[in-house]
Amino acid sequence: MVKVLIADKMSPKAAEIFRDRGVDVDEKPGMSPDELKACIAEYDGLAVRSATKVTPEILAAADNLKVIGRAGIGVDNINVPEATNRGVVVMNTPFGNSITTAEHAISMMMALARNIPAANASTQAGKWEKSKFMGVEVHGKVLGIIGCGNIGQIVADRALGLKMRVLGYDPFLSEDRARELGIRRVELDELFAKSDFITLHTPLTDQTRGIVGKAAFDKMKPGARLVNCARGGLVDEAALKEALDSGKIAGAALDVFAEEPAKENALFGTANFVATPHLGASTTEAQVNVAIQVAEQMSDYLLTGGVTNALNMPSLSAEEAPLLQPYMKLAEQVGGFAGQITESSLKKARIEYEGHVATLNTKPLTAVVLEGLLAPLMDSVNMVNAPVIARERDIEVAEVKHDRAGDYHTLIRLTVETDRGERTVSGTLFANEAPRIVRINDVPIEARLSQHMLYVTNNDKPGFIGALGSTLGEAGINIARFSLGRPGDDGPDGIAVALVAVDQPVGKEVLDKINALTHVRQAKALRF
Ligand SMILES: NC(=O)c1ccc[n+]([C@@H]2O[C@H](COP(=O)([O-])OP(=O)(O)OC[C@H]3O[C@@H](n4cnc5c(N)ncnc54)[C@H](O)[C@@H]3O)[C@@H](O)[C@H]2O)c1
Ligand SMILES: O=C(O)CC[C@@H](O)C(=O)O
Repeated sequence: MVKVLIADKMSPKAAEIFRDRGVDVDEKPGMSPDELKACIAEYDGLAVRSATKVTPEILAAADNLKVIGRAGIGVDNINVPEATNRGVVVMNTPFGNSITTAEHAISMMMALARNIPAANASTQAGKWEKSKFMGVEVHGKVLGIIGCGNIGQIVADRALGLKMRVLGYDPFLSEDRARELGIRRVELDELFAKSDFITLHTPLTDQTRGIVGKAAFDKMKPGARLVNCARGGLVDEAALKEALDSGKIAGAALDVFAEEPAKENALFGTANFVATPHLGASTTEAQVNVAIQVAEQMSDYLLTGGVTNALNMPSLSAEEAPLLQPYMKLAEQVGGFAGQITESSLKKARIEYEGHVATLNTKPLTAVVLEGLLAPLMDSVNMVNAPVIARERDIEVAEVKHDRAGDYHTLIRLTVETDRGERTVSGTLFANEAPRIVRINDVPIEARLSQHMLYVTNNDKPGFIGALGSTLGEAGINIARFSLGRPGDDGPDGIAVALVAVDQPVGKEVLDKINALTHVRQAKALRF
């Protein structure tokens, strides 16, 4: 039975769904890093919110971990590159808390506009400071949104409802989309210069870190107000303190901090500063949404191989997963075959899908072909990290689909280009389930692969098969199947190929003997 750990406080719905789907689940929120490290090897899946830090040390101890599910959006508490290296799929729930977070940003804006937190504290302290808390309307004011993705767009919609004028800065926002949203797309400097309120909704990246720093405050309209419900680190907190203290800006509201939990911070106690403890996603509705979604996604992956909202794997629905299953095996064999017969550095890999397979979701198949191709050449490769490794090593990967079937109703053809030229391996499925290699370079063949294989290219001369059989027999190696092929139908004297399935591994000594046989050009032992 697969086993999952819920390591952060999550709606009970998550555990309920895991159990209903037949997944064993432990709930242990609030564990220390050492406690997590000590128990993580027991689990196939780890479900977290933002408190648990999934570090390389935790991942190194996670011997059985296959999937990490983030009940939320940002995955900055998970070391995704390291998870990818280790073949662990990382998924998030990108929409479950968007409305809630957008509503929090709007609430923060309103809290700033009407001084609600300070007025509340003062009133409950028995003061009646009516004139101290003069506010501003948001009606007719300009809201500048930095980051117009899911949450930014919802904020824009709500702000338009409040009759604000909305500016958006996002390198990926098209003019057409901005028009549809009813907002004006601007450059960052214009946004700073023209906005009465500024709200941030980008992830924290190398490009966005400190995006609102001293230079930005200098460009802002005097009296502007700033909201950050995205990620700490987007706002330079020291520069913000200076801008508040100097009166350059009229207020700021942060839900997120450079260091969390923010139990101490230089901004605390600053006039016109509002803080909440990373509450953006904290509504009953959002927490139920993300808990249900994360548990369903993780169960799908662990039980059926379906992949939804993964950050390091192509998507694959739970319905598609069983259809792709036999092709996964074929993809692994085609890739593995090409990888084992390739001896010099890979430059290009072209993966062609022909006939029935071309109608399916081929992205996961490409990942598996690459895994098979790279696995003989390097350690620790898996379908999650294979596309990344190929990219890092400058291997150009092309995926081509031909809807029309050729000689076979379905075919995967892998052509690899190396310094020494091209090699091609093609495979099909017999009866829609049994993988067969049907061509190696220009040689048609029909071979079922098994764990131990011998691949021989030889001069097509009488006596070769007998000599090979005797050599294997003398070494106590039993032949299970023997497949032969030669290019075209032009008779003997050319090159031929033999793919021999054997019941025992062919060691180096035997391989040397085979390579020394008359007519053998090259023999290789392959493993699948
Ligand atoms: N406070 C909370 O509890 C809470 C809750 C949910 C999400 N969040 C955070 O909110 C952020 C946004 O979430 P989302 O769902 O809208 O994400 P999203 O991916 O849909 O949108 C992010 C947008 O930022 C844009 N962007 C990227 N780099 C940019 C740059 N340099 N300048 C301007 N825009 C840039 C992207 O193009 C994208 O449109 C995430 O970082 C997420 O972690 C916080
Ligand atoms: O889980 C939370 O409370 C915060 C989630 C939020 O930061 C997110 O990125 O989705």
